[in-house]
Amino acid sequence: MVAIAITGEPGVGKTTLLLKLVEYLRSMNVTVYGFYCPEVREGGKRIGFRIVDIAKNNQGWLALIPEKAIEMGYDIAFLKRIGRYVLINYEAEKVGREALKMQCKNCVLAIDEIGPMELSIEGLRREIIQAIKNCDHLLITLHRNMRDRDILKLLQSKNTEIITLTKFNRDKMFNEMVNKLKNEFFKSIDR
Ligand SMILES: Nc1ncnc2c1ncn2[C@@H]1O[C@H](COP(=O)(O)OP(=O)(O)OP(=O)(O)O)[C@@H](O)[C@H]1O
Repeated sequence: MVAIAITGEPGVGKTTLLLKLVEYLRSMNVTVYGFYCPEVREGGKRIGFRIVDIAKNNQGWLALIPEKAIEMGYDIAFLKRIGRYVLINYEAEKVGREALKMQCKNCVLAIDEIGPMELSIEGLRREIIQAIKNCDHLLITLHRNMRDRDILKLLQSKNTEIITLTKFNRDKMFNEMVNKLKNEFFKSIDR
């Protein structure tokens, strides 16, 4: 099995690398499932994060700044806060559950990212744990402050290689990872 977790400082390029690897795997006819959480900006200001199903492109809100959440009709009295954002639990859990349940032989589970927001939604956290347990192969990004013991233990049990991305190594990392996939992933699966 191939299990890779990319970590590093905010804004260093983790999402960019993961999505390039997802595209590469797809171009090689590998099925990739899971989700990613892109930021959304309006007028230069970050207003929140979406959660997007990688395989089916279903999407919803993961988190919003309170004023946007109110503007969109959410009742923020019932929403959990994390930092500057309120979590849109119901939507995030629904999209996440659907995105993570598609397990199949020799498919790759991709998640960007496993971090405080995603893990603050208990239902989503449970789905993430279950998906990691059940997956054949794993490609994720980890928030640098990810301290969830259950998830760390699980990643360790899968011999996950943790790669720290920096602005010094990020340009060569895509090619290194592609070589790694060629050597470890493609050689290990029946095609
Ligand atoms: N190799 C690279 N060279 C130059 N710019 C890059 C590179 N990789 C990513 N970027 C740029 O850096 C910015 C942040 O990238 P990205 O969102 O992938 O980082 P991140 O580590 O996932 O951030 P966050 O921690 O906020 O999720 C983007 O504007 C992206 O285009």
